Amino acid sequence: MEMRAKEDIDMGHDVTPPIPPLAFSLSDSFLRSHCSACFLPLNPRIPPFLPIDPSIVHPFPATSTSSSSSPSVLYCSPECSKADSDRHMSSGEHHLFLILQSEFTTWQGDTSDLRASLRLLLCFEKLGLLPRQNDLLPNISCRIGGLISNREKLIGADEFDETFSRILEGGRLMSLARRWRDGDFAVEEEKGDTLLEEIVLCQVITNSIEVQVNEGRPLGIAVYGPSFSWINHSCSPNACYRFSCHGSGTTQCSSVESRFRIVASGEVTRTWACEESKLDNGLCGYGPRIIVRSIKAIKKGEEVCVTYTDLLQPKDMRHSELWETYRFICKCSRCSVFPQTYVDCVLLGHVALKGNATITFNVTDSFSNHGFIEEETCKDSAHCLGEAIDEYLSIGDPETSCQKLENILSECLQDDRLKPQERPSSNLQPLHHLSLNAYIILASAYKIRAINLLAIHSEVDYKLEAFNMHRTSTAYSLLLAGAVHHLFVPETSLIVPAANFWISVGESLLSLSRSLTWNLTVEQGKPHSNLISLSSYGCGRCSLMDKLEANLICPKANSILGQDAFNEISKKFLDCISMILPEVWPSLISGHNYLKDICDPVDFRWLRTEAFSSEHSQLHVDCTDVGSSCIDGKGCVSCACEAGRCTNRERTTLFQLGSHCLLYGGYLSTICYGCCSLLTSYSKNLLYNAEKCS
Ligand SMILES: C[S@@+](CC[C@H](N)C(=O)[O-])C[C@H]1O[C@@H](n2cnc3c(N)ncnc32)[C@H](O)[C@@H]1O
Repeated sequence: MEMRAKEDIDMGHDVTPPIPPLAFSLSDSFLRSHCSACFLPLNPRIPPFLPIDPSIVHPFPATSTSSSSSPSVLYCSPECSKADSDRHMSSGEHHLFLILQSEFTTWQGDTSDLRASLRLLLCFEKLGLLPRQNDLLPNISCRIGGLISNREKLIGADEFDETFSRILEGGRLMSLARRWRDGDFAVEEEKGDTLLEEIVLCQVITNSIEVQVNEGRPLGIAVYGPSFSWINHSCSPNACYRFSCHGSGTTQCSSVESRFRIVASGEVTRTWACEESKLDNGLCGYGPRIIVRSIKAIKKGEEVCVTYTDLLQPKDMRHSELWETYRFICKCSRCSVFPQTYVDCVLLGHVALKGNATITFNVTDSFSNHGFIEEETCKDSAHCLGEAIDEYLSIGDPETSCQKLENILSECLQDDRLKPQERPSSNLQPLHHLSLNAYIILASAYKIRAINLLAIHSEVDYKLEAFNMHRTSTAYSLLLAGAVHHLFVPETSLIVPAANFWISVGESLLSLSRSLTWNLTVEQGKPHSNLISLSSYGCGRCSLMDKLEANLICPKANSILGQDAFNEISKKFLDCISMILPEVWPSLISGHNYLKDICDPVDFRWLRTEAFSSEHSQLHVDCTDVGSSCIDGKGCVSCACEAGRCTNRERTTLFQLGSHCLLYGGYLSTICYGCCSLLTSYSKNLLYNAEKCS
């Protein structure tokens, strides 16, 4: 099955109303911090509420919840407890917790898929959709509730496979929990088949998605009816989704789409006997609802796809992840093109350096016709960088990790300057997917180091050192946003990470420009500028600021949505920040081994090979046009100093660059998530709080 557009749909439009879940569950690690009914954080000042069931003595009384290490579900309010308790008890979830504490299993790891499966089974039970056990065997690949299970593919033939044993053990535990729920506590003898439980567990593995409330960390998983679950994957998707949670304090956006603009297509199997509308009403009147939104213009009849994986990974990694979880090989437009797309080549580091005067790069035998370096060449450094990233993620020492990562990155950049015949067999381009991961880590590690330093020391020298770390962190955020933007231009489905990274660097730039440490650095005799606000420092170069600001302030101003507006705005944004950057980039990167070799964090044309050069040349202004002149060609507003000379000016320029990034990131986030999403509001708040503070 698949979903197709019922009509022409422009980019940045909801294509479904909010769809309620059939089943959902928090990850184990959030059971004590978040409400299991609305997924919102528990108030630490109010004791949480427990499931209500007078007939069962609960093993975790409210008073001991904070000290107990045993998992259970908790609620933020009596209303949430009332809404969800019955589902918790009658699905067998409560009994599963008891079994997991007993000696009847050695289950390792998270239990959210088991708990969601029990809840999904209950949903099917209540809707009368469950086939009888005897009917299952001859029809093992049947759909229940319209949802594919993929059990045969997931279980495969290898009994030593981890997925195989997890499904078998999961099915057994679910079956046991359901029997305990029914008062049958006999555990020794295996009773009946666990096929039904295995099928439903496979349905959850195949159809569930991670719930990211407020576009933050995944809190748990949810399963939706066919209107969402029939949407297939593409590595160049034309849609994305967001969640809306109804809890106390959550306001519903006024511009909610009320109808489905997508429709099911494909052969509906014989066993699919439930009306879609019946399921889409779901059984949960609460929990995270999902809304699908177009991120590209979609033609009537075109298939609507979302991504099931991280699109900033190269093709092989995406494929192995998709195979691991879903057992299919993606043949979407991005994956099936030969040779691979420019973006996939860049993510693998398979693109020749070009255009830098120090580099003469002939297309030799080691290159394919399209100028890609052979795969082996970047293996060594990639391996080292991968290890350093893993080390940071597991041990997490920011200082050592910064050193290690930067050493590896700068060695690779030095290698790139050599002639091909002089190069060692290692080569990691600045836009390699591992380099992107390294920038994420470096931006965060430098920030943490600055915070740690200020927490321990208050002397001026330490403040200045922390300030410089903040600068470096901002530089890495900028490099990351610029690098992802370079990939986003030819592959617009990367809009979601692009929105996040632009907002993140905007936040960092604004916070840097507002830092009190400027008071320690400002030159003697020059007045200190406090007038950092949008209104005082509007951009003299582009009219974008007003346009994008209007978009953030007035959600209905969707005149700037649509493909043409998007192209124009993206081009103007890049042109304008390319003018601003030369004023601040040198100070952000000063003294850094790796960063000092990156001459421009948003212009990566030097990566391009002949094969791609014409394809992606529209968006950048020519580097040689960008001098070190001021953004608007005038002197500093506050102290009338010479252009580009004083710290006040640098500070103002950082602010201006930050507000451009935030407004553009907010604009992209409006396309992906709508005007009421948290990410959009977040960028708005950052801008206006900055005004208040200044
Ligand atoms: C959430 S379901 C999507 C709807 C599914 N096609 C159906 O008929 O119910 C996920 C499953 O659909 C199939 N699928 C999704 N995207 C695919 C793709 N791009 N190529 C091949 N199979 C895909 C895989 O079997 C996957 O496990």
